[in-house]
Amino acid sequence: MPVYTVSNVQNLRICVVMVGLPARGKSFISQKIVRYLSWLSIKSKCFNVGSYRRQGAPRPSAEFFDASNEEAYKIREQAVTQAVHDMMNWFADEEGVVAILDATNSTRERRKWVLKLCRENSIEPMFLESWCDDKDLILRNIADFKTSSPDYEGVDPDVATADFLERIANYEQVYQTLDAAEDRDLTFVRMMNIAQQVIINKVETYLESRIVFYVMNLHIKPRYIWLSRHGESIYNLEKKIGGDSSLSQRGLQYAEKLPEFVRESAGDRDLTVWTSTLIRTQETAQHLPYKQLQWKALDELDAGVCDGMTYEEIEETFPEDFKARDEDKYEYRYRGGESYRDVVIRLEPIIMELERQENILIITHQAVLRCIYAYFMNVPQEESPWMSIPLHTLIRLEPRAYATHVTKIKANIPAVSTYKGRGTSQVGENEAIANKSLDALANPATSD
Ligand SMILES: O=P(O)(O)OC[C@H]1O[C@@](CO)(OP(=O)(O)O)[C@@H](O)[C@@H]1O
Repeated sequence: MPVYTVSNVQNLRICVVMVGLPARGKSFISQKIVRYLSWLSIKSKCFNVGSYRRQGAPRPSAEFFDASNEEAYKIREQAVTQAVHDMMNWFADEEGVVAILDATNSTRERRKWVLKLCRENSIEPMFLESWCDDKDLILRNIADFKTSSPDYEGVDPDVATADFLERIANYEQVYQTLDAAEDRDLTFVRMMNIAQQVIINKVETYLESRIVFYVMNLHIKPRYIWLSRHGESIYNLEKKIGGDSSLSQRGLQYAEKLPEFVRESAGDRDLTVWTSTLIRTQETAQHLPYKQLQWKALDELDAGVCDGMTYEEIEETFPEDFKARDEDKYEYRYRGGESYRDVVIRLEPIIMELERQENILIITHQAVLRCIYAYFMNVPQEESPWMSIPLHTLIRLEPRAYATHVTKIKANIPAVSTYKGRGTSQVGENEAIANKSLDALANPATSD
């Protein structure tokens, strides 16, 4: 049975056309949108014109971006033409739903050209301008850019900054901002200094408004997100899934150690603790000296009729279901319960709120943590339900402009393994392999 999502119900295809001077966080916003939509199973892709341009001019200096440099102008035009061409093919051949055209698109003439191509191909263009006059913000973006962009690889940082400022000045000469009067017929969003002030014009579809709402919740203040499963539970010891049992002795030890453990990682930062409504997460959080909130949406994946059984019992009682789950764990929905896809959908408000917040510690469950981790680390859907998230381990995420940094800290308190690999009903088997893949995913190169 096809799974209906917002996108295929409306049969809508959107091109988000970024607009903004260099160092205004366009790539950051583009990549966040792609990651968010992909996590929600909405097929999306970013077309970054800079990487096309680098194929024709690998290491250009600031003069390259001077509008009167005809030779360079040609290369830049070729780059955007190729990017748009590939984007149209992607819509047509791969059933793409949301494409992001990540470029400065700084003149009205260029935007008109993109608009025309979109209209000819029945694609809805939505212009998204990131406008910024906050000097600190711009300087922070420049610092990020020069350390992460291939344009400045190996270049002295001061030389890179001076060159980049000159590049911006070149763009400023021709830049035309989106204008409520002149551009009133376009669908557009104009964000000023991230989301300090936002102008929304003619945003009409549900999917467009979801994208707008998401970007309005983004911030780039430094912060951490800590993730932990509850301490080892009685059910974990008995190899049973689901339920609402208390912690084991070792689980209680983890709960006692957690305040010190968190303090070592968080210092004296104030943070808020989010737990599920289940006893095992509440008991784990009981000694933490921070504000605590319970979220029903953080409850463990509902195993329906299998709740309270061991994997061996499930294999015996529902052999076909057991096999079906191994074959497609993301889509498999327990009889009377949930699938991983269902969990992702109910976690969406949690992700939205997490984007708004600063320092948060989430104490929740194996399946839920896999879904949250997958969002931050861009883990492909089919892999995420097979990740190993061990008990008694604190994961610290540090979202940065172009990567999420991960630190895993193990508490020195033993716990059973609850990891069930493919093709077995025995917990603990193949966990080492899954652990390795989690470490590989923690490599920033695979995240945004
Ligand atoms: O999707 P799988 O790999 O079965 O993992 C989810 C299972 O993890 C468990 C432990 O086995 O979570 P929890 O840590 O909250 O107890 C089960 O309750 C839950 O059904």
